[in-house]
Amino acid sequence: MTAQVIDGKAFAADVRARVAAHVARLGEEQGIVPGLAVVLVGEDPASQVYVRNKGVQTREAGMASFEHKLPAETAEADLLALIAELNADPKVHGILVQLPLPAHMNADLVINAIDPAKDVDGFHISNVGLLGTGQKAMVPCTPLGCLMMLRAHHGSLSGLSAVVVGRSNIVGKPMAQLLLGDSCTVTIAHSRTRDLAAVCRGADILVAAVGRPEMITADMVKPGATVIDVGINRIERDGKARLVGDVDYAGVSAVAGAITPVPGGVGPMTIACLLANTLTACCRANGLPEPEGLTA
Ligand SMILES: Nc1nc2c(c(=O)[nH]1)N[C@@H](CN(C=O)c1ccc(C(=O)N[C@@H](CCC(=O)O)C(=O)O)cc1)CN2
Repeated sequence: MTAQVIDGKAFAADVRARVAAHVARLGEEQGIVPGLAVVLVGEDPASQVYVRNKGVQTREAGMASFEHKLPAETAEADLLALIAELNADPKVHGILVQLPLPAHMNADLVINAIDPAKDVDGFHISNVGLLGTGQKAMVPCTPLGCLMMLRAHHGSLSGLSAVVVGRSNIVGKPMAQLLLGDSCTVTIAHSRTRDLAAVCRGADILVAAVGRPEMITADMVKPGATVIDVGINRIERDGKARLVGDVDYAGVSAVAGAITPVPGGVGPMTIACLLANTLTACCRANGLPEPEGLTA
């Protein structure tokens, strides 16, 4: 068997086009322009690229982009003051603080200073609680992107067995909540899970979000399963820099029914879903119907 490739790049382009169409209608019919503020602290090279792409894609979707770049040595109090300003700014419907933050900052404190209604990352403790209790929340972008691709591939996820490998607050835990919300039978596995291979082999849907290059191998995958690779690992192979996921793509493709590649799978969906979340936050703030098919 050769797995069907789930093309995240194409999927993300479709999400962005749907967001842009809705944004255009909002402007014409209501005179409203959704606005996204992105805050970058420091000069982490990968973060700089992600933030630049967020700005470009926000503008391409017809939304207003507000970029705030602060030096690495910024005091936490100054970052909190900026967040308070953005919370109070009616032109800003979404706020995102790019992670990771410099080591002297308390990321939980910073994230929880964002108005939960503008928390387009879905990391604020209120949104975590709302998602965990099945209420209307802002949903973290990467898991939302995975869910959209899974729904498109399977139709209904109800009754399927899902294993999420990784227990991070940003991906693993919200991914599990979303799959549970779609009536999957969900297991969260991690580095201490006993006989991880056997646990993974029980999965109709296997989501790898561990941050270990090519850790999920063919022997860990049920024939025909759908494999979603969230990993983005920069490695060196044969003297060349390469980007690989948490899944051994070549080996697993021979066993799985469908698989997301790295690059070009989950990654592009992260920014597409950020745009979708900004639109959703804007609609909610203005008491307007939410965009269909762009939320959990
Ligand atoms: N506040 C946040 N910080 C971070 C998040 C997040 O969702 N919110 N996620 C990641 C970084 N990230 C967005 O911020 C992100 C990561 C990867 C991609 C992407 O498109 N990846 C490409 C490969 C790009 C490359 O060559 O590096 C792919 O997989 O095809 C987009 C966004 C951490 N921080």
